[in-house]
Amino acid sequence: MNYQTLRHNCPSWNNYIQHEFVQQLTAGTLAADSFRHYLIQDYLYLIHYTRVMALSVYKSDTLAQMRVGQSGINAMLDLEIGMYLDFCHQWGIPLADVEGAAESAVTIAYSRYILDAAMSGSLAELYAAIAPCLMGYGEIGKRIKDNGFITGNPYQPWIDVFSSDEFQAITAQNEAQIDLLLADASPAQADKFQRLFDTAARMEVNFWQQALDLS
Ligand SMILES: Cc1ncc(CN)c(N)n1
Repeated sequence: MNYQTLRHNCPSWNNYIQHEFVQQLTAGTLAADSFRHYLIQDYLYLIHYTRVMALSVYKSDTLAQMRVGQSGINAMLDLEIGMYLDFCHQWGIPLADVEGAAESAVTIAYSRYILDAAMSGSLAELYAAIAPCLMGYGEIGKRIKDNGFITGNPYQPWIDVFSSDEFQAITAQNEAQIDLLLADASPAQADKFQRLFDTAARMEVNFWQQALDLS
């Protein structure tokens, strides 16, 4: 088993990657209220996601595995959360409002799901659960770049992060890590990996949708 098998067998993958939220963001037509809602919930989600990456370091056996987790942590804190801090500054959203915002039910469900997988499972299970998050956004960024950017998109900084060479290098590094960890999976383990991946992908769909619904 490998990452591409997980992706190929995931029933909600296209729904995730081509969600209406992504299409509107790509076209620059996404309502500001939806982006603000997403930004706040995603900031809260990323705090937990970074904890998961820290657990990946804890669960690593080798220096090479630890370094993948380390670059994931750096990507979250510097690239992704850094970009949100810039948006907060530009849009006049006080950081205290973001940090003090209530987590939505969707955010709680998704972030605690991956945290539970990370705490209770093996390193391979941890990566199966977080693969939709990192790999999916990398795929979205690459797809938008390949199709060509529109001019004057207010959400271009978001697109720039996920389409950047830096982020693409991290997704490539993670794909290699996942492939190594999943290579010798038994049928029972493969089922477990796929279930973790599919559930996380379903939650990604809900994450976009909550921003459109402002729920
Ligand atoms: C919900 C979600 N999923 C994935 C990513 C990309 N790390 C994100 N920022 N937010």
